[in-house]
Amino acid sequence: KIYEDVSDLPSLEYDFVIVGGGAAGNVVANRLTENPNFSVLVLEAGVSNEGVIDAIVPFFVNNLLSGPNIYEWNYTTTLQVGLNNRSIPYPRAHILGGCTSHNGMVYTRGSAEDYNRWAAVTFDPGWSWDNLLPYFFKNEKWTPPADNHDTRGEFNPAVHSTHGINFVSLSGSRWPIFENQVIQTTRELPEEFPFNLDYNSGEPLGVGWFQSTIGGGKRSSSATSYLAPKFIQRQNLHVLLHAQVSRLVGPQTTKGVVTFEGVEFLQGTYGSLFTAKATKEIILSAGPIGTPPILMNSGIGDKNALTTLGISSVLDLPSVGQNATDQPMVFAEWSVKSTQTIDPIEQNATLFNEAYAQWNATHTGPFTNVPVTHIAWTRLDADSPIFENVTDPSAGPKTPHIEIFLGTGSGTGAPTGNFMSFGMIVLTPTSRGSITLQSNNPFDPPLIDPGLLVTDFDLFTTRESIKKAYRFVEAPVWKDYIIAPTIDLLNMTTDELDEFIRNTGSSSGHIVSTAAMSAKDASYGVVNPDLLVKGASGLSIIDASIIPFVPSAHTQAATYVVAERGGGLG
Ligand SMILES: Cc1cc2nc3c(=O)[nH]c(=O)nc-3n(C[C@H](O)[C@H](O)[C@H](O)COP(=O)(O)OP(=O)(O)OC[C@H]3O[C@@H](n4cnc5c(N)ncnc54)[C@H](O)[C@@H]3O)c2cc1C
Repeated sequence: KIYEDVSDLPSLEYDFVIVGGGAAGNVVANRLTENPNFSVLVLEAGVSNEGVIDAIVPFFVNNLLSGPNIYEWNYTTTLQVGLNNRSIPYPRAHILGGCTSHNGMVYTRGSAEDYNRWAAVTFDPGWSWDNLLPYFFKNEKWTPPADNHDTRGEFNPAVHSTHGINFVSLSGSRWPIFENQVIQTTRELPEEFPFNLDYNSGEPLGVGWFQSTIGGGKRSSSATSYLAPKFIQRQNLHVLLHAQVSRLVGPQTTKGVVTFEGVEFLQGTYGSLFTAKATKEIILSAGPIGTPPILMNSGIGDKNALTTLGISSVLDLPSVGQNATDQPMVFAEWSVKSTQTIDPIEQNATLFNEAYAQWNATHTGPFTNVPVTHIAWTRLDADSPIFENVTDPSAGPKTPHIEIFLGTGSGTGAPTGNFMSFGMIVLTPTSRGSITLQSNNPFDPPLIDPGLLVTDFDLFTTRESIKKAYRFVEAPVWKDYIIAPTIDLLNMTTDELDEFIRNTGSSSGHIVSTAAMSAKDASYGVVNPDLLVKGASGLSIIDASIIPFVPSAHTQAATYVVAERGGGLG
């Protein structure tokens, strides 16, 4: 059951207390309550996702992200050196489902090598690609696209599952002219941009059809799927909204191992503090921004930094909040001759209302998707000059450094004209940032430093990603399609291009590793491969913060797989 008020909860003591009802938290709650003997409470700071139209209609994806609102934590970053000292908005969802309720719904797993590296650094083969595949399958429910088009040749059924919980599909509305342009490019430039039938096979390199967490024309989030009516009616599953956890309470140290009794949280409009006790385990799933502050406010983190803030140290784990890894993103846009783009719908209220009416009536049409049709995954050249000074940060030769997502329509909301826009992401950044506390008040927002574009490698790779995007449209097929780039990035000097990157670069939202997993006896890291906090008992972290290396992908599938496996490890 989902509760809005703490006074309606049947109890303040459960076997498991999960902090955060986001991508990971709801998966863990679902899996634990498959056992009717376990009672589970999820404490979610945000609001209900029920009826939030901007979190349901895929096409409305940017609405929640484009300004302060109650569905967001409304964070901004610290001044980013790599972004010409800008502080940028840093969206994180404050709604059941967490960032799966507002993200871009892109479904990408990364490379097999990415996960094999996790297994290698943790000495736990359970984190390898082969061993995680069953958990990807537990998560994924492959489903026909909203328009029921013939999907043969657009994906490989052998690497997908129709038996999981979270819907994944190909696009439910078509842009045939643009799609043909892209597919023709893979024929004209097969060396650099070969066609890949399915980039979720573990070998992503190449250009493949766009897959997203959409089912029946609607967003599929961890809230709509893992807390669907058939699950939420379980007697042992309780979710409390508007419940912001401040810290762990009741620390006790026995033979050098720390345990906690429960968690303290603020609930409801009266702003009262309550305690929920966990008899078996406390599971932190507050995400890569939310989890480190809870640890630090509980005395778990760098001892010196906590002491300076007046917080008594309980467990000295200097890696808490460190190693933050985010993937920087830039955009390029071209005006095009084709009128078959999303722009007319965005520019003309009548067309917009028609599309919305179609979605409302049948959950079909252009609003069933984001206007991206394909993704290109590509590597820097092996003899690239950057490798003279930098060791290749990718997990292996079958792992991309760069993603280019290919979309029809203006990315900047141009009032007239037709466009296409590409988004370029550095998948293997070497820059690192941090999540730290600004005070010992747990309700103060943390200091968020994603460390975007700090290193030469990340800047270089962003430049290369732009050059690659321009090489893509040098294929002959684009000659009669493109009118001109909105900003001519190709003919800029390196300095000018760097200025463009630093002035427009942003976060892709893929921050991970702020409470990273490491081998059991490693001198760094926050959790062991079984996701229990080092030096503690009955306390685990299951969310994107434990990911030891960012996968060469968007991060929800990786987070889901962490949660599917983690939910069964306890
Ligand atoms: C703008 C954006 C776009 C993205 N697009 C994509 C995409 O298209 N594809 C993709 O694969 N990935 C995408 N991602 C990334 C993906 O959504 C995240 O990696 C994933 O959701 C992380 O899951 P999580 O469970 O770790 O954290 P979250 O999903 O953030 O969940 C954490 C939950 O904990 C709650 N919480 C936090 N602090 C507290 C507290 N103190 N007390 C109680 N509750 C708390 C939050 O409100 C939230 O509900 C995107 C992310 C962002 C921000």
